[in-house]
Amino acid sequence: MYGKTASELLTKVRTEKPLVHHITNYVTVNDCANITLCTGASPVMAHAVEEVSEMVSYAGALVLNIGTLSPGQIKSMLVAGRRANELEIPVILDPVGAGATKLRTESTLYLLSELDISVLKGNAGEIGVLAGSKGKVRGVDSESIDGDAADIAVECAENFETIVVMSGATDIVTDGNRTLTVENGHEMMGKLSGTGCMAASVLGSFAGVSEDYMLSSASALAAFGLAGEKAGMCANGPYSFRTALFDQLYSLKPVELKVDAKVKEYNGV
Ligand SMILES: Nc1ncnc2c1ncn2[C@@H]1O[C@H](COP(=O)(O)OP(=O)(O)O)[C@@H](O)[C@H]1O
Ligand SMILES: Cc1ncsc1CCOP(=O)(O)O
Ligand SMILES: [Mg+2]
Repeated sequence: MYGKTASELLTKVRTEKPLVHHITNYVTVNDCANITLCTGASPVMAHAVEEVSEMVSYAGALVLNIGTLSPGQIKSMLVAGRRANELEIPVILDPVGAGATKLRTESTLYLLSELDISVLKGNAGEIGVLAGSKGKVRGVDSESIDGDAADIAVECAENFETIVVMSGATDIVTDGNRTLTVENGHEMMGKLSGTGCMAASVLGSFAGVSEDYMLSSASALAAFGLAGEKAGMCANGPYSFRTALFDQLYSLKPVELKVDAKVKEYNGV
């Protein structure tokens, strides 16, 4: 069932080519633009406060990523997010490094309080922090969580009344009531900077063609993870893996998701 949905949504992304407006960091911005293209959508990176409201109005999804945030960029995120909410355009928030500094944690909480966030996507440590001091980060990397991953993700979803994606070896997708797991992926994805940011771009591409952000998120993660599995079979290290990841997502056939998407309902055991 989930494979069929993922296959259908990937076909929709390739057909509709939604514009995915990113306000993001300067470390992975180019990777995010290109992974969006390889998914089949169309990226635009625009952060000037004078244009974001106009730009987001043409988008199918807005991706906010605080990886190299500044007060000015947070203002732009607020303006773009408010316009996206008015137009019912989905907003994906990647709270990169939440918990590492007061600025990052407070900026994330501010955006969550001011905007209707459709999907909050972070690594385990970031989501643990946002669930209420149940996680630790080191810079932008997840260090540890204090408890069951799914329980923490559910708690975070309940706290903020949004869909939460907790990324990792197994991705967890939950709205606080229903929880899905996605087991597609390759360990090399955890050893490359930018895979979390790129996951948010793929989440935005799929959210741009669906109104069910639980299913669009699980489908996006399955597609990205399956590309990672295929890249892992032909890479010699992190940087050749990165190139292969783009190529494999670009070449991914929707029918492959029908067969190989590893999405399951999670019922706590
Ligand atoms: N050990 C792993 N095995 C499979 N997939 C992984 C692994 N680690 C990370 N991933 C995948 O890589 C992407 C980034 O996840 P993660 O490393 O948790 O985020 P971040 O880069 O923000 O810390 C996600 O799509 C996730 O599914
Ligand atoms: C290293 C770094 N520093 C600020 S943003 C960034 C990239 C983070 O990318 P990801 O969250 O995908 O690992
Ligand atoms: Mg990240």
